[in-house]
Amino acid sequence: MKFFEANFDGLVGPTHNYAGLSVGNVASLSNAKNTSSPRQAAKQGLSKMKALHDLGLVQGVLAPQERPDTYTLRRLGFTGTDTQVIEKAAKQAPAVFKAVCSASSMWTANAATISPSADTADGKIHFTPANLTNKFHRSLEPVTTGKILQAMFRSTSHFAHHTHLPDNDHFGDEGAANHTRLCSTYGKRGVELFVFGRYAFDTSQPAPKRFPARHTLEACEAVARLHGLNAEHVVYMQQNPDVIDQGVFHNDVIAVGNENVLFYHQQAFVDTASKLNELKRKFGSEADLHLIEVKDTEVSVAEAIKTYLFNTQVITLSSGEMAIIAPTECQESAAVSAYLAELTTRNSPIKQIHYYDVKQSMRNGGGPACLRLRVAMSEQEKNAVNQKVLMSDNLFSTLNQWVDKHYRDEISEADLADPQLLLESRTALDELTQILDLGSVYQFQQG
Ligand SMILES: NCCC[C@H](NC(=O)CCC(=O)O)C(=O)O
Repeated sequence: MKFFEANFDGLVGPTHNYAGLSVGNVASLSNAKNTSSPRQAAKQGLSKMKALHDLGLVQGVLAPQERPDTYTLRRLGFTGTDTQVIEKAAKQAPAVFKAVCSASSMWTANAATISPSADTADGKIHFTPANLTNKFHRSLEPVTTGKILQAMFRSTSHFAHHTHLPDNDHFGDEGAANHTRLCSTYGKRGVELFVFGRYAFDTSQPAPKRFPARHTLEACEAVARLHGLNAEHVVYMQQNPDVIDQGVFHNDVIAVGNENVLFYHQQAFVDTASKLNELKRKFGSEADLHLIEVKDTEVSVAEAIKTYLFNTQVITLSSGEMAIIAPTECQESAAVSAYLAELTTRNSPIKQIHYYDVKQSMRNGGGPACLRLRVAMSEQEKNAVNQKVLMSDNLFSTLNQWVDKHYRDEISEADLADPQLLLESRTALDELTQILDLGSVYQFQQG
């Protein structure tokens, strides 16, 4: 049977804006208050999805969430009509209001952790939405994420959905951004590499001092248990606290893997040598494991954060060669573009580099890899997916027209409090649920 890896990219929502909500994420803070373009952001994302589809990959779309989140504002004591709730919150609690307007569900690498059927005890693909407890604006995502994932992966004979972990920092879970699956080929059992930032229950262990470690070891262990993974095929690695303190808020800012390739920076992890030995042992000898370590002298951590060299997608093409999908920021850096060009000449499967412009997302700290959720699957499992969410020439043009019809060209901070924006978003999302055949996944559709 044919197995492959599908990417499900977040469709950027109609309220995409720069609110400086993510302490520890350099781009988010430095672009706070800049004007955004939701229309351009959504179109940049769609172009990347279409490009991967055209490269022969299976590409899907993950719907955005309803914002401003008036339901959360009501839970926080704002009353009246939706317009009154928005006006009161924007005036009385502007920081809270900005948080409930974020389109952050676009970064679907944080939507969930997925284990493919080859790795799980019951032979199903397992999904656990990430609780994203560390940032208030992101903690509003998991319930709707779960509903959207269930509307995309409906078949109970192929897919198993779990509830997100308890909403507490002890179980802080940022999803697939801190999870990499290494395997000889997609259909074979792989090694699932979980990366965490700190130990929740043992404060004597190393932890960052300046910026938060969003993801805990205990969260990783819980997801591995839920998914029925075999301990002999799981590795837990701690992120280097010093790089978190420099702005590496997720592991996918400093490492990325695909099949038998792990591409990472020298400073990415704690206890690197012994942990990579464990990884090699658990990976086995069915294929060569390529551990591509980028040295400080080749690309500094600061340059990696600026260009998102590691927030690239490493994909396998039908020829068997691998390609790196990189943001144009990598192309614009002399050091990084030279590194990548040289990388394709080495003895590794990576032979092509493709650059795409996702600047609207990059300004909030989200590169190509943040925008996608990976699901390794078989042809049979793909046939069980809601087919309406899969990218095609048709869906690409339908969604571009949908964006043109509903999205604003620009949004500034003041625009977020315009009650009209909520109506525009609901109208757009209502139409989208029909395009993608999702059913009533949004609260406003519950009547
Ligand atoms: N994987 C990339 C996630 C980026 C995301 N940025 C944000 O939420 C910034 C939103 C803002 O500042 O408006 C985050 O930090 O979790």
